[in-house]
Amino acid sequence: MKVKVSRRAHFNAAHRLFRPDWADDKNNRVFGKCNNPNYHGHNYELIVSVTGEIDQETGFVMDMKVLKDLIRSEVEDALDHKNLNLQVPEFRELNPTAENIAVVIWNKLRPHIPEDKALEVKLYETPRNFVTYTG
Ligand SMILES: Nc1nc2c(c(=O)[nH]1)N=C([C@H](O)[C@H](O)COP(=O)(O)OP(=O)(O)OP(=O)(O)O)CN2
Ligand SMILES: [Zn+2]
Repeated sequence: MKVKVSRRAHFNAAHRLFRPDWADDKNNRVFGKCNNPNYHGHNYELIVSVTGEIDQETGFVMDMKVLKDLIRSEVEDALDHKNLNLQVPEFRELNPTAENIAVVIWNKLRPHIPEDKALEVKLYETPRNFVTYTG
């Protein structure tokens, strides 16, 4: 019997969606206002879910306190109040779209989650735009 446990977190970050190898008019056409050269910000909402068997001794799939601390150290400390393009090494050559941010977060967390558990990252970039990555 598998159960999914989830922890919600949030971070604020600035970004700019563009490709340096494209001309300005192409970046503007494809990325629109998200290509603002002075950047813009989002209040990202993150839901991290871990699915697995319930441990019969503890009753936990995974200790939520452990998951909370992991999200803080791996995600919030790395991304909160940062300019993703300028300050986060993973986005030096990777466009910080919601899709790419979700994959980066999943890759940061995966090594710390027990191998027999599944990991899902759901990232809301705005209250209406969200992406999901499961590896
Ligand atoms: N596939 C993707 N498309 C877009 C992404 C993305 O990361 N992946 N990002 C953006 C913008 O950065 C931003 O997320 C969208 O802003 P906006 O259009 O203002 O979104 P809202 O939900 O706030 O729009 P409303 O008009 O208020 O509904 C664009 N596309
Ligand atoms: Zn944006």
